[in-house]
Amino acid sequence: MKRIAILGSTGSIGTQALDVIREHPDIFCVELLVAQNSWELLVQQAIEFQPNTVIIANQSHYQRVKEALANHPIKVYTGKQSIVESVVSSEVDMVLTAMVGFAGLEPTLSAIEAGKAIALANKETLVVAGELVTKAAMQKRVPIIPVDSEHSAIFQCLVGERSPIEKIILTASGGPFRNHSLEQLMHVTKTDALNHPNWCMGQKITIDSASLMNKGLEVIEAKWLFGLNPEQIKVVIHPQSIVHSMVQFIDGAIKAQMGLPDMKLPIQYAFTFPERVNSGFPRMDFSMSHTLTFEKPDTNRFPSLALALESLRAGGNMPCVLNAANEVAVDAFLREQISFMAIPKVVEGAMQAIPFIGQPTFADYIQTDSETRIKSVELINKNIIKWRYS
Ligand SMILES: NC(=O)C1=CN([C@@H]2O[C@H](COP(=O)(O)OP(=O)(O)OC[C@H]3O[C@@H](n4cnc5c(N)ncnc54)[C@H](OP(=O)(O)O)[C@@H]3O)[C@@H](O)[C@H]2O)C=CC1
Ligand SMILES: CC(=O)[C@@H](O)[C@H](O)COP(=O)(O)O
Ligand SMILES: [Mn+2]
Repeated sequence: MKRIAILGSTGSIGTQALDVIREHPDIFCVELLVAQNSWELLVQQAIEFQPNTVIIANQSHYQRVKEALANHPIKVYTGKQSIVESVVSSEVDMVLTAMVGFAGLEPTLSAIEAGKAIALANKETLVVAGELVTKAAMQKRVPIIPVDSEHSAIFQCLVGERSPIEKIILTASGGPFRNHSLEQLMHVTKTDALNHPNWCMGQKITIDSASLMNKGLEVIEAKWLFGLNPEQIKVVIHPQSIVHSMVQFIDGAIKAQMGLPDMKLPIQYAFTFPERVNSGFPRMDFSMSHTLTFEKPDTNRFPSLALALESLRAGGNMPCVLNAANEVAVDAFLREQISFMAIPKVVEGAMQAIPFIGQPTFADYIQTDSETRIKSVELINKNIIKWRYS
């Protein structure tokens, strides 16, 4: 029985992970559930899966969760520190990091330090501190199994291969604005941006997909997961999201992992690796006619992708700056403060303003993240007339 901790159990990845566990009660059980605000759903999940512990990170919901679970043998905690402390429990075999954003970094590091296998959905962890996290995982001999669909695809293509690879090809759907002109992009709304053509995901990643920042973050994530140079990572637009990514080997052969867009497969694979188990997930039917197309990304219309690649080339704390500024900007866009095309402006401004650190420590990342957030808010306030949402 694999005992799983789910950080972010009430979100898109978290709820799909529980769907996977529900289908396989003979091989998985839930040890820990963590959420931020959705306390009623957390309580419902706790009653169904009977974990050892639940954590509601937002303290203002703690009493309600505690009372609702009073008749169950479940420990209830609150606050950020309790997440960091609970993932190290001897009862936990694997930690699924499905919180969104920078908040995922500290618990992931804590789980690695405690020798827990990681199923990694929270890409921001590797974007911010890829070197630190992968070094810690190597020292502790902890596997980091990717959940992100592209990285799971690459991981699946690499199983059984021993020779070096030439490059990887990350596919991007292109998002809802793939064919928009720059002029049209200036006027898109929050509702337009949240309308992803192929995937149903949390709000933050959906906005990142629309700006292609998601693909930029995934390039950085891939660098650290697979130990690649930036030149070995290519991005191609593939609007159907059927080819989840590809690997090209040194002899020129290309392997792809394919399937209908459904995150339950990469989640389940991360849980069962190196085995595969049965699933009822929808199957691709090749007897039906399908058209698979590929095209080049356009960084003029989607500058966030170029900024992410620039931060990767700069290294040090620059991807951390990129990530924090993007989190602030996406949040401002979702609150309808700034326009869609102002998101990369905030990120670019922060990357120019925050001092570069070549070899950041964990404390430097914390400092960079908080300085960047302050700077990004300042930039938004200063340019609010120019950047406002209309
Ligand atoms: N959704 C997808 O298909 C994919 C997602 N990912 C990555 O997985 C991660 C999660 O994405 P997704 O599921 O879409 O996001 P959601 O917004 O749907 O869910 C986020 C989850 O994290 C919880 N959470 C947020 N902040 C905190 C915090 N500070 N402390 C504790 N819990 C917190 C939320 O709790 P609550 O809801 O209770 O507030 C929720 O359970 C992201 O990093 C994303 O990039 C990667 C590939 C695909
Ligand atoms: C499902 C998943 O892994 C997402 O990260 C997905 O890739 C988003 O789609 P885009 O290709 O549009 O960024
Ligand atoms: Mn992805």
